[in-house]
Amino acid sequence: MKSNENNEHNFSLATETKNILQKHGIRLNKNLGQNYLIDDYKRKKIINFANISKNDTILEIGPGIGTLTIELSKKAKKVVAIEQDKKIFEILFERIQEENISNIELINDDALNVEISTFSKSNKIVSNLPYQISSPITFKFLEFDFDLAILMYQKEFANRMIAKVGDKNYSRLSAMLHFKTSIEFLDNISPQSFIPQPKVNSSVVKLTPIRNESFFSNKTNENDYSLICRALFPHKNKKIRNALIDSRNILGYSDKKILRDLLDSSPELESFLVKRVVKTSPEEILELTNLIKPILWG
Ligand SMILES: C[S@@+](CC[C@H](N)C(=O)[O-])C[C@H]1O[C@@H](n2cnc3c(N)ncnc32)[C@H](O)[C@@H]1O
Repeated sequence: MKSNENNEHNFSLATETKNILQKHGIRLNKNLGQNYLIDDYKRKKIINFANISKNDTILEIGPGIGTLTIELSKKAKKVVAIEQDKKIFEILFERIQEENISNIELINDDALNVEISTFSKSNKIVSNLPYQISSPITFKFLEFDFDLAILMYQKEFANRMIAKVGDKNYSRLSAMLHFKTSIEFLDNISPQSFIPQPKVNSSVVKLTPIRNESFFSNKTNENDYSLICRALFPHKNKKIRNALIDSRNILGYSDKKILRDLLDSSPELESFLVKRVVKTSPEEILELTNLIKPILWG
C-alpha cells in the first residue's frame, strides 16, 4: 500500500517550476491562490481525466506558468487560458512564444470579469482553480454550455459540492448545484504536490452539466429556489419552521410573529415545517418553494 502511494507521485516538475520562478524573481502570492502543481504524475492524471481530442477547445482558469496549459495545448485544438496576475501572465506569454505554440489564447484578466462569450468558445474546462473564487467561478461555468469540466478544489469545498441529502457536508452549495450538474469525485491531491505547500488538501472532480432545465417551471424560478436555500442552510440542523423564522430578514419579514403565524396557518406546509433542513432533498426544497411562494409573497 505504502509503495503504491509513493508510485503515485513524480516530482520531476518541481525543478522546472522552481527554476522558472527563480529566473523571474517571483514570490508566489497566497492571496491569489498561487500554489503551483509540481507533481508530474498528478498532472498526467488530471489531463487524462479530460479525455481530450483534437476537436476540443479547453478553457483554463489560472494557468500560472503553464504547467497544465502547455500539455493541454499538445492534445487539444485550442486552449483559452485566463490568468489574473500580470507578471505570471507575462512569463507564460514568453514561454508560449519561445516554444512556438500557436493554439493558446492567453488572456490577462480576472476570470470573474471575463465575458461569458469568451468562456463559451470552449467545450471543456480543465483547471487547478484559485480556491478563493471557487464558488463564483463554478456558478459562472454553469452559465454556458460545456461538455465536461475537470476541476481541482479545496477538498472541503469539493465535499460540499458532492454531498447528498442527509450527509454532514450537505449544504446550500450541494442543493444549488444539484439541478444543474452531476458531480463525480475523481482524486485527492495532497499538499506535497504543490509549491508552496498549501495548508489544505485538494480534490479533483468532474462536472457534467444537466441540460434539462424543466425542473424550474414558470411557477418557481431559480431565484426563488436560491432564496429559500439561502434562508434554510445557515440553520441546516434545525427544523425548517425554525430555520425560516431565523432567516426572516432574507425572506422579507422583520416581524417574527407575523411570519410564524403565516407559516403555522398553512396546512399544506405542515409536513415540511417539522423536517430538518439537512434531511430535506433538493426536490423537496423545490416543492417547498412552490408552496411557500404564494403564502409569503402573495
Ligand atoms: C492554483 S494556481 C494554478 C496554477 C497552475 N495552473 C498549476 O496548476 O500549477 C491558480 C492560478 O490562478 C491565478 N488566479 C487567481 N485568481 C484569479 C482570477 N480571479 N482569475 C484568473 N486567474 C486567477 C493565480 O495567479 C494562479 O496563477
